[in-house]
Amino acid sequence: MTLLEVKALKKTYTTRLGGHLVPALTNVTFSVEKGEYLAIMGESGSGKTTLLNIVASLDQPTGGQVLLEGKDIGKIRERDLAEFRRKNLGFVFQDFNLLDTFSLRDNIYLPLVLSGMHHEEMARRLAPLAKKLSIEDILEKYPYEVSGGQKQRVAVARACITDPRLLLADEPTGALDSRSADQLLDLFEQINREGQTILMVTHSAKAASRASRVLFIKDGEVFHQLYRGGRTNEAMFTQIADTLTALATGGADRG
Ligand SMILES: Nc1ncnc2c1ncn2[C@@H]1O[C@H](COP(=O)(O)OP(=O)(O)OP(=O)(O)O)[C@@H](O)[C@H]1O
Repeated sequence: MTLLEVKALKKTYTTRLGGHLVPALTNVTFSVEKGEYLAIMGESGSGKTTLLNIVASLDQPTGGQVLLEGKDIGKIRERDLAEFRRKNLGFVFQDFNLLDTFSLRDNIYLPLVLSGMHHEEMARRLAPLAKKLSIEDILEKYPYEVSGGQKQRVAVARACITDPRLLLADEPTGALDSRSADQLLDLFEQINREGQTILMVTHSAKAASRASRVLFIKDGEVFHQLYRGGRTNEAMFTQIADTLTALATGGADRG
């Protein structure tokens, strides 16, 4: 079943001074099946964050459509957008985006509090998640008291506790040391195996090599797609590295 459809997406920014036009996305089309783990790669400035922000309904495209389970998110009324995001999307960012004045437990509860959920139900949801993410013992701490890896696992808990249709991650391993990054990628793989659909933007070939498909963006368009098929992570890594080289040098077959 198709979960997400991105159709002929276009985004042109108008700079503040002088009305200069910056094309960020020219024509991006792809879809994501339910249960897929899709990584999006591309050089700096290729439009990855722009794409993620539009899929997240945080920004409006200049043209084209984004459909989640067939629903055009561009048609959602402004005042309903926050609730739409809370119900359907989970977010994991490079810099964690945790609130420093809240305990880790309260950070995780935040989207549920905003939905008006009872405390018992929140606790019922958190227990298995905290166990899986190995954060049971730190829930009373504050963000500044724990490591980057722990902060990111808390951010994953906050993203997953609402049981989102789609988990969106923007460079989730970007601020982590390699051991914490590996742990996070193991977790993403596990939650994907359990059925969570993931869309991850990353610069890291290692991170992308865990995905079931990698989409490469260049000049605001989909340049190439790589399907895992039966490949190991190592074989996938090599393919990704080769494609990135081709991207940078302008070679390789498109498709
Ligand atoms: N608010 C904005 N106003 C004007 N131009 C913008 C704005 N945001 C992004 N751009 C431009 O749009 C293009 C795509 O930017 P975007 O941040 O989506 O790329 P990216 O692939 O995520 O880059 P990176 O990997 O460096 O984060 C770039 O040329 C960027 O300078």
